[in-house]
Amino acid sequence: MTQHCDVLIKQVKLASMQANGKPYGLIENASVAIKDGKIVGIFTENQRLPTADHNVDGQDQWLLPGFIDCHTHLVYGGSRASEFEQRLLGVSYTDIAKQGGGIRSTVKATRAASQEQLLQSAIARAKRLAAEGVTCIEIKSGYGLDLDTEIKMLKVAKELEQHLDLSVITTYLGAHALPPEFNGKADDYIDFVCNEVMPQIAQQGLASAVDVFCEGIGFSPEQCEKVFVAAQRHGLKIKAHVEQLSDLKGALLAAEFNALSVDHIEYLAEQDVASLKASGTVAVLLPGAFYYLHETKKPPIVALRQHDIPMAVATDLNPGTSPIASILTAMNMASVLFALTPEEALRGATCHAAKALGLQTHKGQIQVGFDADLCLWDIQHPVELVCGINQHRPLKKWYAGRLSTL
Ligand SMILES: O=C(O)CC[C@@H]1NC(=O)NC1=O
Ligand SMILES: [Fe+3]
Repeated sequence: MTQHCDVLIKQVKLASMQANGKPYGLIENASVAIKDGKIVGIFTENQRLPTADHNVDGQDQWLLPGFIDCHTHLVYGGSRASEFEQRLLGVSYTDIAKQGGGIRSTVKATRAASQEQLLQSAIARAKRLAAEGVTCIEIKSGYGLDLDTEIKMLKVAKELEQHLDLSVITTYLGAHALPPEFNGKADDYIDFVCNEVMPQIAQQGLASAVDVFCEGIGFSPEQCEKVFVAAQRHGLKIKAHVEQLSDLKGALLAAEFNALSVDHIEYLAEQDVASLKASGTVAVLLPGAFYYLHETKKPPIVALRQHDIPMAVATDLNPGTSPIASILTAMNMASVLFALTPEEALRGATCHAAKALGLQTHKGQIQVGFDADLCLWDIQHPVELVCGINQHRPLKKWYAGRLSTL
């Protein structure tokens, strides 16, 4: 048992997100000991407390794990505000993409932007997430599509860790859209992704996973399967944007490859949900894109619950379909639009988000041995973090055991 620690946060209510049979993993009248960036002890009343270099009076407030935004595209150049107006005038997202707008528009701007320009705009967006208690962010490439820009994006993403109190997990999303230089040659582009870019990214350690856009305006299941096979060859984990706008059975394919997550899944068929159980795949819900695209088809939440599939919630922060730099808003939308309970929404941005990134052994819970990424909130109950919008900021935030400037 710990005798002395770096930080002791005393007299708090823990929404630990542990699977301890209590709502939110509740542990009352608790104290949490931190040493060398890790949680080394959780004490309840009447237990002897360790001494500490820094004692924090939690004043019986709520302590939660730092939030994890497990799906973002927050490194990008340019703006898509004009498309927002076009869509309001009735032009569909798909039509805009077919006219060369959408992702391709951001590809052009991102290729033209310098690494420093991309870094400064990404810092501003990531700061907004961090201010709401986010301590870990997944960031995808996918707005370069050529070798140099994909590498530029992933380097910018990782460099955020030098500027902010955040862990960044990077994902190679080469199969996001067909670049203009491969017009009409989608299969050749997939070969380029698998044989030219992915080997470089794997060799340079620039990403821990790959992702694909399996969709009519993206890539076919057959093309995505080639990317998954190449990912396995390079020891990269697999994630997939699937069933966002139609049902191409992308989720079934991703589950066959033991994907970490399947993301969007508005059009996932109820009868296909069971396939996610065996593979341990997390369902990542992205209500921001559902909201911005005026989508009406909701993910099969009841079936996901029935099969006990972990549901994560993320912002999908991107310039086109989800320009939302707010994990609290994403959780509110998941509840209001998809009927997730507040506990499901909060688990979706903590322990289930950690699992969607393969980090469930050390992030996303207040648990001995886990990273000391924590937020103290002045709330009467965790529901308050989900029921309103722009109502709360953490009182205190610890990242890797160090008190963080918000
Ligand atoms: O429109 C964009 O810039 C990205 C959209 C984003 N990417 C994807 O595969 N699905 C999405 O909603
Ligand atoms: Fe996305």
